[in-house]
Amino acid sequence: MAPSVTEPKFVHADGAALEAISDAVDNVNKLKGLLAAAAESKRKKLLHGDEVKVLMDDDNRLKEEEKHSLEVHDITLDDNEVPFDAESKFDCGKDKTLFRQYAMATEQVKGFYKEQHEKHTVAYNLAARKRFSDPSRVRMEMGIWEAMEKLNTLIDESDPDTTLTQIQHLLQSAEAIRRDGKPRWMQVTGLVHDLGKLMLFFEGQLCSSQWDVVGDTFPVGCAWQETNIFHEYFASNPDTNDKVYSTRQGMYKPKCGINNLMMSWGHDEFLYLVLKDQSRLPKEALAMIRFHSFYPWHFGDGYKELMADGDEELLRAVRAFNPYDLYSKRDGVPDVEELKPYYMDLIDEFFPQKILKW
Ligand SMILES: O[C@H]1[C@H](O)[C@@H](O)[C@H](O)[C@@H](O)[C@H]1O
Ligand SMILES: [Fe+2]
Repeated sequence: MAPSVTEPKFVHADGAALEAISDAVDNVNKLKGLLAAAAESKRKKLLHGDEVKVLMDDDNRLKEEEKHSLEVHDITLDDNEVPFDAESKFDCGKDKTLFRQYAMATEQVKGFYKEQHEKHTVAYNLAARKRFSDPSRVRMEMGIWEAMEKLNTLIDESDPDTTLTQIQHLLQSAEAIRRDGKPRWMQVTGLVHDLGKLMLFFEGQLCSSQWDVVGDTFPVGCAWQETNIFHEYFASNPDTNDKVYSTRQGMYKPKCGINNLMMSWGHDEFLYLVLKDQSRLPKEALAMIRFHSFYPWHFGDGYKELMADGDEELLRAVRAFNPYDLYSKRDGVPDVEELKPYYMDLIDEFFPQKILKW
């Protein structure tokens, strides 16, 4: 299969930086399981010491992924279950125009997006991924409920629709999915989908601050499409003047596939990487987690030309999840202790190893 991220044509970086970035691009592609024969043989010629070790670790990870895919739940329907992609009902009386009103957003929300859009470059993204997959990184070990409890003080600075803490938002989403009779795997997806915000507790190690953890996501390495909110703030991003990254197609091949985009580093991507081989969630759930903040795609209809044949299925899953994430934000405040026993059962079912490496 061809690699999704083509070797970027760096025209203005110095030699050492070029080499470092190019190695990191290779690793990202490798992590995604996309091996191009040409890139592969070139890489083999270049490998020495540590680099070999990194690649071997990646190979082991890929083997783990294959093993995991056999264990993952396939989607089957229980008797009284509603299909995961049936239209949402819990939100039918709600005025949807009250949500995502960025024109009326606070200075905090605007300031957040200004910082995020100015700072998020390809080089930054690669460095963040490298830090995440560094084999010497000491990974925190924690169960799902404990992780949720850690978020009981976290308020998302990018979100114009809620001032509740993140544990409350997670329970609101899960409860809305449960109320609509959707499958248990989708309920647990609602419960965990924002746990990637835990990255904020590794500030300096995995992220800088809220700007590279929360907020809507977008692919880097290609033109910023207009379906991004506060699109104008990208004007001061250094990649806006890059010869390759500023083009519509950017560093990607036509129809390269949504799974093969280098998405902005944030809570979606982090949680996806953590859960993909540490859960029994079906692939639809992993898609919901990985792309739920990619509003310029699933909500704004942008980036269509980068979709591969078959990506409609991915979009359907992400769109099926979206109302439960967005329109549950004005529901009542959930009683955490009362709901805990129900959700602990779900957690045990989908995270049988109990303790996860973050
Ligand atoms: O998925 C959501 C969404 O993208 C919101 O717009 C953003 O403010 C939140 O941080 C994120 O969790
Ligand atoms: Fe989110």
